[in-house]
Amino acid sequence: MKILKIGGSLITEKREGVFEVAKEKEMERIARILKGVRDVIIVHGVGSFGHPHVKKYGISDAMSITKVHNACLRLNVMFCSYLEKNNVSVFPIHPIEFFPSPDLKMVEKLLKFGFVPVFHGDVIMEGEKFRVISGDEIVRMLSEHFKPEKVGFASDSEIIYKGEVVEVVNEKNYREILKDLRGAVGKDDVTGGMLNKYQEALKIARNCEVYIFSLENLEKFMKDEIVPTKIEKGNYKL
Ligand SMILES: Nc1ncnc2c1ncn2[C@@H]1O[C@H](COP(=O)(O)OP(=O)(O)OP(=O)(O)O)[C@@H](O)[C@H]1O
Ligand SMILES: C=C(C)CCOP(=O)(O)O
Repeated sequence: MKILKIGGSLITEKREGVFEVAKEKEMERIARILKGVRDVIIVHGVGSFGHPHVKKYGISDAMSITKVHNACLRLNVMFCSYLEKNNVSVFPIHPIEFFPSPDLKMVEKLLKFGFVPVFHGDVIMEGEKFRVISGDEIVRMLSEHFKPEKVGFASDSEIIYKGEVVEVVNEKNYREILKDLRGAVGKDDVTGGMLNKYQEALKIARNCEVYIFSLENLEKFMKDEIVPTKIEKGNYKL
């Protein structure tokens, strides 16, 4: 099976100061590529349906958490509707309810039943406090349990190093790329942009191949073709 993260930069207008603008044409395009898919877990980012809310309201009281979480839900409903229209048996799983006592056996059963579980970036309760959880972190946690054949992060960019698209990351070059990476540029972002994605991807790549790519390569990734940026399986130390 595969785990696929659809970045918030793809399905929303993720620009500084922009609240809740969805990119419905892209959602439709993604859903058409994923038509009828099974044996996959989808996780989506929230882009302008979460990051600007956290920046504006914080997450230190109940009302602010409600605002952030409900914005994530609005995007989830929209994205899942496009998937449903394209014959994907979506089963939305909301991290605010699922964590911190995740029932992964239930997710296994859902997959066996033919559902496609759909997680998303959210706020979750941890101890006495709430914190933001990124879709990228959820992908890493799920990968540890489900041991997928491969993991893909679709976003608005491959990994760029010194102005060039990185084709392959391996044990030789991963450290120099890591030094060069930044968070999200020109966007409201509270989860670390490409830098955090790359760190999570390297952890996952200790067990399987990982790909970070733009929308143009989603179809190829789903057909098991090699697309840039490929992160080879390796013993990455962070
Ligand atoms: N070296 C780099 N290569 C590619 N992107 C980079 C690099 N350094 C920083 N970035 C930034 O990281 C962004 C991608 O991270 P971002 O968190 O926005 O993706 P996403 O997963 O689609 O969003 P979300 O977290 O909402 O799901 C790029 O648009 C770019 O601004
Ligand atoms: C900002 C919130 C609430 C979640 C962030 O998830 P991401 O868009 O996957 O980074």
